Amino acid sequence: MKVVKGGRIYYKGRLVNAELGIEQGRITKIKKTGLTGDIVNARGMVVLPGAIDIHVHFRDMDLSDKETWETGSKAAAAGGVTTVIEQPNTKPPTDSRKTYKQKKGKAKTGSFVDYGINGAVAIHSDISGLSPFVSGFGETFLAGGNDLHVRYEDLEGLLQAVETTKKVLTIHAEDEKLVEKGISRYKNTRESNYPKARPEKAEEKAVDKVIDIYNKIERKPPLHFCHISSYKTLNLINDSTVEVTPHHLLLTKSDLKSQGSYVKTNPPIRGRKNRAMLWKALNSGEIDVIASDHAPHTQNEKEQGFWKAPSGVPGVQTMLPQLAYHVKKRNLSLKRFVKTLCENPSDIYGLNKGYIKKGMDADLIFMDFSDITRIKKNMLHSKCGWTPYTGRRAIFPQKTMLRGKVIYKKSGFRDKIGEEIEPKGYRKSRENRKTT
Ligand SMILES: NC(=O)N[C@@H](CC(=O)O)C(=O)O
Ligand SMILES: [Zn+2]
Ligand SMILES: [Zn+2]
Repeated sequence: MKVVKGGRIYYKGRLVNAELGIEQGRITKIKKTGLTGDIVNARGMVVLPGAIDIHVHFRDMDLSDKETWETGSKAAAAGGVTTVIEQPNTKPPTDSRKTYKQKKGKAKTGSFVDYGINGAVAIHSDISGLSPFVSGFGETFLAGGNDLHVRYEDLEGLLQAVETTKKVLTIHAEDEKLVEKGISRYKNTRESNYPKARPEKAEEKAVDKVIDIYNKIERKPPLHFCHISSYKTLNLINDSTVEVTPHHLLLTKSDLKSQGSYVKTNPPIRGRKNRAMLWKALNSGEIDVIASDHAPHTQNEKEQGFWKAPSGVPGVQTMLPQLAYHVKKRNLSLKRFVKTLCENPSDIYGLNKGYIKKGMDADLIFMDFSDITRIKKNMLHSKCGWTPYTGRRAIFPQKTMLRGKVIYKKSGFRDKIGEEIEPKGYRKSRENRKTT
């Protein structure tokens, strides 16, 4: 038995002095003291569940100049993320068994962390063929997405097809028509107009439409809204889960001025007041999940000029560490931190992870909250090689453990043991949302 000793463990919503016994990759004992076995030293450290980042784009295959499973999952492990859910807008897209298997081949040999692969929701997707393999369906691109673009007219049928699989369906909610209108109006004007080109209204309208369609159908799959950017949109969502990204919590429109295309992302980063309202919502429990939407693009692509450059920012390595700094600063409770990064993501995908509890996978991060560092480019493992957060304060894990094995220490990476998760079905119960 491995024994995690000397640390303060996050257990049932608070930190306690306790020891963890780990056998066959799972937590089998939790005791105040007295466990014996191979010691994993946690002296002076806070032990938390590893984060489950349910929204990453690890690219690879024909997009391996941007990211690969190896580089993306190293970034994850170094940032305290022990499980990722990878999105289907790759080349080729994950829309059939064949392309799923192709991606799985890359993940199987390349991943340092555990992973799920999501299937594409598009009119041509083989939803029933993908169903036995994928963790969930989406993100569903209501705006953009090229071949994976979905029109409202087709959404009802797709929702019903996904319902039969009993898996969650996730939505990228922006209204295509309003976005097209906005882009044609603002294209090639100054970069700070990007949020106007893809306005809050576009997000609100898409969410409204989706909820309308969803309410009309009888048998409904669990529904999850990706990367909601506007606090006004949050108030429209009651029966589905909501995700917000670190970039919408940490950046504002003024970063568009200073960093230009590097912080161009969809939906866009909004203003200061909106960001403050997102933090308020986070603290009051209206946001279920924080996920990175880790969307790496090369510097060359980002240097093409603002309106030509692709949208997306990397974030899988810097998400948890920056939020940990906000926990230290008391801007966020440890409870909300663990709920949104570990517990709720686990409940949405039905995983044996995200909690420090007997029987759960021993996916743990060891944190020293006094070790504050400033983010530098040379710390990053993503292949894209840049971050919008240079110079910002963060608390990185001292070590990261996956199913009882240390996969990352500050001195470097260990075993590459990432495996595909086996989702056991949605078990998220509705949290009370304010309806103001
Ligand atoms: N967020 C983005 O701006 N881009 C993402 C796709 C997406 O999540 O919409 C990407 O894959 O690059
Ligand atoms: Zn998206
Ligand atoms: Zn995405």
